[in-house]
Amino acid sequence: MSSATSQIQAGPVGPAAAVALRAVQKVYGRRGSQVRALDGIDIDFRTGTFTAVMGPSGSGKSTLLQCAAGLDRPSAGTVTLAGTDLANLSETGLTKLRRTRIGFIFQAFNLVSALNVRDNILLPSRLARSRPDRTWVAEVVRRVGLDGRLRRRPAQLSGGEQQRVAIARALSVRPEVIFCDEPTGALDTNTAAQVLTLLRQAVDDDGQTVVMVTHDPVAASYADRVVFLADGRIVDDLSAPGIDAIADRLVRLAGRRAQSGVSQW
Ligand SMILES: Nc1ncnc2c1ncn2[C@@H]1O[C@H](COP(=O)(O)OP(=O)(O)OP(=O)(O)O)[C@@H](O)[C@H]1O
Repeated sequence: MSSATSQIQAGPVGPAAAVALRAVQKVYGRRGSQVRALDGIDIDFRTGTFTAVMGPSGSGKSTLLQCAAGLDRPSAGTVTLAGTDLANLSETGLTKLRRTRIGFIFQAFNLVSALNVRDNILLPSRLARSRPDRTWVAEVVRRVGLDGRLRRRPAQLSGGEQQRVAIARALSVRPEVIFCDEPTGALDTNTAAQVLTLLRQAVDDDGQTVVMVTHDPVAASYADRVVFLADGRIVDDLSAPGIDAIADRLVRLAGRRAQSGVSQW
């Protein structure tokens, strides 16, 4: 699907959209040295789906994630999360929404080193001053295989185990959406497959919504949909593509950038 088509199809925000972006722009810097990181993004991330966001280095993937998750505010356009226009929220309101309705998984795990596994997993509930659902948290801990590790600190865990703590932490509050930025970037192939299987399971078994930025066609092949960015715009939108189709699209995008004098990924 071309960017023009996806923009036409975005339309009004439907009830099935966990997150919807309309005409979103993000400009960094001041007049004279401005970078247009997002240049008119229209997209819905539907509830219960797994979307991968790909594209060359600098194409705007992380910026898209940050704006969609309320970590950064767009320069123009609207972001609606579970029916709430994020522009209507104060900084306090945004913080509360991030703690209770959004889960985050980053390449660097971002666990609190002074807390053990159990307290890291319960942190979002504690910060939101809400009572954790103990039955659900126990199920999440069992699912990610951390039952025997609850008293360990992050430094006493492997990278894969740390990322599984981050997944359990994200799932613990049953968020509206889980945003992942290169969640397998620091992991070996087998461990990455375990992490991606857990994300897939969250979508298939719990109806969770996952949006994941990745450079890896294998990781993206776990998604229901792969969206490609270039120069801050959506340039393609594929439904459940295989690894070869994803790699092929990336190569063609790289060729386009090489022709325009930009070769870095
Ligand atoms: N805080 C910032 N200040 C100024 N420019 C920024 C800032 N953050 C990002 N940019 C610029 O915005 C553009 C998009 O950056 P972004 O990090 O979203 O790209 P990306 O696709 O995630 O890249 P990568 O794959 O390398 O992580 C780039 O040109 C980048 O240099």
